[in-house]
Amino acid sequence: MASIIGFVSRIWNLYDPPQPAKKDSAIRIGLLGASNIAPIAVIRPAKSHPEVIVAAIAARDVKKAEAYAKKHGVPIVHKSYQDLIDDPAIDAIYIGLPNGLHYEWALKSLKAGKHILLEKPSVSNSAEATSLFRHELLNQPNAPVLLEAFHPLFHPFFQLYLSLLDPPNIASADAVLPVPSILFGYDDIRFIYDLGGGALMDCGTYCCLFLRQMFGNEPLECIEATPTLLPEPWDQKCDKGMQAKWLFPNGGIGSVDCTLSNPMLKFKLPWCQAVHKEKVVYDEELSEEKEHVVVKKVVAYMLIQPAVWSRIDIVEQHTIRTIADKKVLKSWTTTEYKKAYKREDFDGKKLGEDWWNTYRWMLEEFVNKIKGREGSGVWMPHEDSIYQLEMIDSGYAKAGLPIRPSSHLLQ
Ligand SMILES: NC(=O)C1=CN([C@@H]2O[C@H](COP(=O)(O)OP(=O)(O)OC[C@H]3O[C@@H](n4cnc5c(N)ncnc54)[C@H](OP(=O)(O)O)[C@@H]3O)[C@@H](O)[C@H]2O)C=CC1
Ligand SMILES: O=C1OC[C@@H](O)[C@H](O)[C@H]1O
Repeated sequence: MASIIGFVSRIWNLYDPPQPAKKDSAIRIGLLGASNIAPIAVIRPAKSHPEVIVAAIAARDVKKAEAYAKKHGVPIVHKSYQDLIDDPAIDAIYIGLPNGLHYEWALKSLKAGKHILLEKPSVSNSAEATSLFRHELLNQPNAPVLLEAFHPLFHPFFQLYLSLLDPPNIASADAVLPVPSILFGYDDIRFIYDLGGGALMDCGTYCCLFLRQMFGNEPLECIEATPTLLPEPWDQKCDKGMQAKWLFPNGGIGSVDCTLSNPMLKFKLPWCQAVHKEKVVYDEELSEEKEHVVVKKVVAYMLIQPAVWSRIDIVEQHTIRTIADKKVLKSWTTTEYKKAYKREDFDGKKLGEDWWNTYRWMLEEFVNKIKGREGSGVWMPHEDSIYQLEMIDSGYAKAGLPIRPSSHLLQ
């Protein structure tokens, strides 16, 4: 009963969040593009944050920007992206543009001294990522805050999941992200190569992040990559799905299975799992010629959007066997379930609310960083954003597809 009440109350608050008064010191965010994602990722989360005001928007078509501003209660409409960036009343820019435009507008925002919340994947390839995230302007005193918007990272569920893993002893890990085909037509930005499209770029980037975080390390190489392409005559450089494997330094294999075309009738939840290497455990009841071994598997359902419902299963496969010939004498499985909707469920810290979703947690930390506060300690460092694109580039190279093209500003 308590879990049903919690479920309903989380949904209720997510869609109609409490709206505290804004502080005078609130950060004023400007939106680049009248994007589909901004209402979910920024506009609604900002409502419950006393230190964030979504103050302005610019779209390529000013009429579209005006209609969007009216619908979402954004007070200022600028005539162009550059006008918004140049507005001295704006502190931070949210870049919810197609991936292929992220580098250009992040660079321009950085040069204008604005803080930046940059949608994932941060840019189109590792050359752009290196150029942006190691930019000299980021090393100045009081440099702007630049954050790749990897929202799942900031939710306590993700932190709990990581705390249950033993990274050096992971033998294999899987990250599976099936996006229903009904969401995006083949004319969507996600399928346009010149705009940094592709499944590995889009939903695959989360899978890469999950594997990197699970192993706590960078992959050595991509060892297999099989793309599923769009049907002809659509762009044959864009993957609508990708299955790929990477070798990690501990010898473990990380697998990605992502698609933007999951058939509606084959609905699947996003999930991740880490399977640990076999471990011999002390068992006082065993004679010298026998051993007790355990293989621990930790599965997370809904790592990407855990706020409404999510669950971690800790499955331990126990085996009693002979040491000499590994003959199995007895085996059994135990399963334990865990959840974390509040930070308190993870480490006892009284931070946030149980109905905060990943975007709200991320906004909290973005503001904390700008204000110079310690916050929860969760962050996406600049070097991580570079590693992300290196992993994605290696996947495309192995798949025999071209790396996504660089901005005209880098060529
Ligand atoms: N964090 C998350 O959960 C999610 C993140 N994303 C990321 O956010 C970004 C935007 O995604 P989404 O909101 O779905 O995208 P949209 O299709 O809504 O496009 C975003 C904006 O990009 C501009 N745009 C669209 N098409 C083109 C084009 N052909 N050429 C140039 N500009 C174009 C438009 O700006 P204008 O309004 O000025 O015309 C549009 O408003 C992507 O990087 C995506 O990966 C997306 C979904 C979820
Ligand atoms: O959260 C997401 O799920 C669907 C994707 O296509 C989208 O871009 C991504 O960010």
